[in-house]
Amino acid sequence: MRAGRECPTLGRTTRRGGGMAEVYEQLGGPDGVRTAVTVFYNRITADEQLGRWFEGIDLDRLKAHQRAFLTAAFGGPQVFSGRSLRDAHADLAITDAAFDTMVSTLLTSLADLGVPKEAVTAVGERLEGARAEVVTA
Ligand code: HEM
Repeated sequence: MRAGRECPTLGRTTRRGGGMAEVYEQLGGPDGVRTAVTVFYNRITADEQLGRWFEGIDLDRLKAHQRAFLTAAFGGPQVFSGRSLRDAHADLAITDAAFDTMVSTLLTSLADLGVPKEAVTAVGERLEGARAEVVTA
């Protein structure tokens, strides 16, 4: 089945592109992923709106967050600390707008780095599934 079509039996559980291995490959393997992380990271830390959440967080924690976010985005295995996404963000008053900025920054970075549109769309849809757990304001 071509990516992007729904399986009549399994529906959305069918791979629609944008899975972990696929995005890794499209970015050009480990080096490409490292470049993508750097581009994304620079854009996030330069964003005025997101500063409110990430200011004062040390670099290691920020990097751990980027890893968790990207792993969720690419559909990889959960590598998080024991906390659920909902618990981890419960006290952070994250707005829909902030969530949108994180997601759209990643999608733009991936598109800029040559990931095909269909896979970028699939990444966006997957992250959308986490909105209700992350947005608390
Ligand atoms: C799908 C989207 C997201 C995922 C998968 C994700 C993942 C995580 C995880 C796993 C933690 C817990 C880290 C730990 O227990 O040490 C965490 C904490 C946190 N998240 Fe997210 N996050 C997402 C979206 C966001 C957004 C949109 C924001 C802000 C606009 C945000 C800001 C934070 C902050 C500030 C922390 C606390 C960091 C710390 O003190 O270590 N997250 N996130």
